[in-house]
Amino acid sequence: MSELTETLFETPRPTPSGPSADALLEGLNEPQRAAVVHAGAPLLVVAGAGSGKTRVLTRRIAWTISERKAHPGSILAITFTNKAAAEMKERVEELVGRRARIMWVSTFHSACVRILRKEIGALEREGGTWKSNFSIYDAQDQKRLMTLVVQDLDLDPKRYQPGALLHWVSNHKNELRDAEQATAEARNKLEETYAAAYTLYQRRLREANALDFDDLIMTTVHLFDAFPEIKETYRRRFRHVLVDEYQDTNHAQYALIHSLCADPLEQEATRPEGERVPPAELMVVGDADQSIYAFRGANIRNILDFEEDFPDATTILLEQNYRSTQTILTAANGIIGHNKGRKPKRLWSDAGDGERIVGYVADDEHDEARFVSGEIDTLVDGGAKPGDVAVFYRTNAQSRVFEEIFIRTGQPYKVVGGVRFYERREVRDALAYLRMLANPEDQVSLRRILNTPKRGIGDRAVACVAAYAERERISFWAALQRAEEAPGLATRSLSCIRGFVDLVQELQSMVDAGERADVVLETTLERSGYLASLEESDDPQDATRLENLAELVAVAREFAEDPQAGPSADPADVDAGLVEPGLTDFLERVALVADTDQIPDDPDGEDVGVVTLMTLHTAKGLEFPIVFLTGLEDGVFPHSRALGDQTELEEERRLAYVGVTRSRERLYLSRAVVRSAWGAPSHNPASRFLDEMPVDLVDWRRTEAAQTRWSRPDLSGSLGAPGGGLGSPTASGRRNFSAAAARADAASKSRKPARAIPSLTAGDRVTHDSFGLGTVVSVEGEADRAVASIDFGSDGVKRLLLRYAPVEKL
Ligand SMILES: Nc1ncnc2c1ncn2[C@@H]1O[C@H](COP(=O)(O)OP(=O)(O)OP(=O)(O)O)[C@@H](O)[C@H]1O
Ligand SMILES: [Mg+2]
Repeated sequence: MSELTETLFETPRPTPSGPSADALLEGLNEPQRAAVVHAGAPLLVVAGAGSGKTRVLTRRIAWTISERKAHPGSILAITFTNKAAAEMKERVEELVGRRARIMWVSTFHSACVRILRKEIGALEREGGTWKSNFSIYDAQDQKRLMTLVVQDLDLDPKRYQPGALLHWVSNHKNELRDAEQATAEARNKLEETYAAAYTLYQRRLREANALDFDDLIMTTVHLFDAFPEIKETYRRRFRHVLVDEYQDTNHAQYALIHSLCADPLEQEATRPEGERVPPAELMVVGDADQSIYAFRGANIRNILDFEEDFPDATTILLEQNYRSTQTILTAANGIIGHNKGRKPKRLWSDAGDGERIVGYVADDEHDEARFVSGEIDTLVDGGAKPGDVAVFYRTNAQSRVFEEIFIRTGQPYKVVGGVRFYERREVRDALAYLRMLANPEDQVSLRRILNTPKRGIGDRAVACVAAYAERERISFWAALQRAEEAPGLATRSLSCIRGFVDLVQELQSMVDAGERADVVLETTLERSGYLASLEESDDPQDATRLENLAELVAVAREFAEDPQAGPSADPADVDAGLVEPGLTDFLERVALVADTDQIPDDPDGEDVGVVTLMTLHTAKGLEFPIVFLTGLEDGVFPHSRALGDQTELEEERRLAYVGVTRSRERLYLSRAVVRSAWGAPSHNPASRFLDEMPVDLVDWRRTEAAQTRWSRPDLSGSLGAPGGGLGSPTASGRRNFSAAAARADAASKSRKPARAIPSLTAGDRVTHDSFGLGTVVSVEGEADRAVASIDFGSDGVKRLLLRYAPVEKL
């Protein structure tokens, strides 16, 4: 017997002391009970946040197993995250016992992987090449593959960016349109080219026996369509299908549910009556106001059209909210009420008004973090547990200031759904560049970035250089500089290595000149091509990476301007002049932060939990007694991208609704008057969402008028007169990190040449602070970008970026 039939026909072990029906319905209101016990027709539960949708779905599973005697193996429940799946499974097991373990509670992706591992062989027999041990390609793998496709098709990578192509392909897959269909539907040259890329990308995936994330769903749907007998197996198996967060399903996911649960006409026609399998019982729960994944193809219509898609559907509305105080609900309703074309809801709570919402206008992001941290201390002193508190922000990069203050104050915290700031790949890459510049013998850092971004120095070349270094007993860096002597190196690799060595020497000339850490960092990111590689990408993850790098530049800039600021400088050292804001000091500072970062979750073993930091997107479905919603500025939240776009603005508003409704008892709202990004402070107006809540709900601890607007004297110089550019498109546009203009703008403000750039031509005699006398061999580029090759005799020929090199013409 196969594993599948085994689980299907295994008799559930009797549970003598199963829960009573009363126990399963306990703590539910009337409509909630109705949803739990409903049998038969497809069921839609639509309701606002915190009305018990997830609780009802969980109880219904337990009820179905316990009271309706359904086999646990006949249950398929879909959640939005793996974490939510684990929690739901645990809860059902608590209610009905361990036999519940064999039910499928998972995300769409995990469920499809399970099905495909078992069934994809059918496609193989049909001439496809996927085997059941297929790999799953993540965003990075996809990017690499699409880059190769662009090369193979001889396309201009500037015009056909892999990220943009992948986005297009993903949209097609979410709509279940395969490459053939995309090709047939192409209406112009551009679309034909995109379709050709899709076709080749798909062929390469097959050759690699790999599927990307979107394929997992699309392939399962196609498999069910192509092999009715396979679909039949799963239709017979899954008698109860339940989907949480239905508002965020895309078309492919909808089709999958439909194919498992709709009444199939073909079956009616081809099978004798006795053999017909009645459709599975379907329950979906959701809230159109919480749809926040349109950028991943989520289609709000799935929930709005449910009654049309499943004609005999029953709909149950839940109106009582059990999570939040009335004050919090009124604020949430005030915000979401500004979205057009939604069905109004009457969400109410009998938890009473509770505490007023607390508002705080901070001078800058540090002041905001200090406020949050101070307030948490007060709350904990008053008896709250750190685990009761969550801090939300719009983008991952915003976590950094909170992390730093928590590290400094010793407040244990965890970042959910994201890596801690200093552990993020792009931040580590950037720091590896700096470490390598400060110390070229740092082989680990050097090798980390040697081919990052890709610059044609492959593993083979690295191995040759490493072997040569070993043989000659010289450092890896020294070996790189003498790469032409390394045996076995291909000419192409050699020239790539030469380019890299030139780059490093150029950048080192800045460090030698004592240039500020932020300037070194920004120049490095730019000249190494690291920024460009992220900017050219259309992968939303790379946009996040850019934001994180902007954040790192801001850290370095702050350090350069005020070494006392930040988490670990000892003011005594600074006063004694011991801390010089050079690159090495900056790296040391960062290393300390990253090290103390390793705070255990629960140091004392007491079950008080830790403060949770997360983005608003990750907060979906969760709840906390105390919530801090930070960065409420137009251009931050709502995100700058959404400011001119009604549809995107409405999605941001739904995100605000999600954020506010996570809170059970206390809600804090904060914004910063000035916020730094790419080292350039931007002044964003208050988030419009603040104005959308009734004013009397918020108790403003501090308002903008009550404070000095320009707390840092250096800011006025870079932003113009105080108040200049308030809320102007440029100010908020600075949040848009992908805009090269904004970066250049920021860069021009933070970088000042160390000295006047000497105007040199070949043959000029110069003197260099470290290398001494030299003769100019050649000069490339002009003005800021001028690079001179200078022969320093026994020190060899160096390529120097004249803007920073301590070189004087004789
Ligand atoms: N009838 C009830 N009596 C008491 N508490 C309830 C009841 N129904 C739900 N709750 C509680 O209310 C809170 C919100 O419930 P739940 O998370 O299921 O809501 P939801 O509708 O899924 O919210 P969201 O839209 O945010 O996903 C939970 O703490 C839950 O235990
Ligand atoms: Mg829920």
